[in-house]
Amino acid sequence: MLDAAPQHRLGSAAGAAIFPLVAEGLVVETGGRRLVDGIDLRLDSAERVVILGPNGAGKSLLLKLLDGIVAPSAGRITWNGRPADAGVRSAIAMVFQRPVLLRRSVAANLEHALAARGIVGAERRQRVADALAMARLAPLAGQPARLLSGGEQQRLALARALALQPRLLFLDEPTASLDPASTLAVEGLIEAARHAGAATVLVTHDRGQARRHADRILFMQAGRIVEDSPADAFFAGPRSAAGRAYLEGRIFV
Ligand SMILES: Nc1ncnc2c1ncn2[C@@H]1O[C@H](COP(=O)(O)OP(=O)(O)OP(=O)(O)O)[C@@H](O)[C@H]1O
Repeated sequence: MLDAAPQHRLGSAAGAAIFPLVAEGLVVETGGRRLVDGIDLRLDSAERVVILGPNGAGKSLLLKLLDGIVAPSAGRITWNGRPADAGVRSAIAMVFQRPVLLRRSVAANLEHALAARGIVGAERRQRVADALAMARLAPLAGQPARLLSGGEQQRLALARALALQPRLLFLDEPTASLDPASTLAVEGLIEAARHAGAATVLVTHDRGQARRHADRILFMQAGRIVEDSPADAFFAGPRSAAGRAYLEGRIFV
């Protein structure tokens, strides 16, 4: 059971259409190593994608490429047929395993992120109030963010991403260091993003979480997507030997 977060007025970004996201021939090469080795991918609106794969497979790097934090050595990414621009950047958000928060109050972290996107005044106050309520952080609004527990910090990171009303939310192991209750709280916020119309791309090693949050599984191995399957089909029996080994907890060589 997911701990469903209250919905409030969470909406999804207006503005430019960003889907389909199309990646072609993505490569990341450094020091003679191919960390991402020729990835083609198409993502449509409201998809629920989970990326699985062993440590070092390139899952985080793929998210960072799609989010624009890392530039590919080769290949290209287009959003509804055009390269990433300000409209695209304002429609996507990323949440990391370790929350990256400002050394300011909880509320100031939300206010700053919204101001950076040009959202000010009454609209900003409303979104901050909604985000605090949704993440159940309103009583901690004035606290320094660095004093929050790990679970609270991750709820704040999610609330900050949701306040931006993204159409596409990237999540890189957002619950990797959280206890079960905090994990469910974060999953509730992911669910809230989806109810608001966001597509999600989630990297996780938690198979239960993958089942709860995927319609589609991308299974990565050695910088490649070796399997791209409907979630039900993947969990019923991966097509790839590497996927089978991963699900069975075996080491694939
Ligand atoms: N900025 C970088 N410079 C050099 N190598 C990097 C960089 N970022 C990642 N790598 C390497 O690329 C490979 C893939 O890393 P990545 O973090 O994408 O793996 P992952 O699948 O997310 O693994 P995990 O499940 O352990 O988080 C690893 O071998 C890693 O050491």
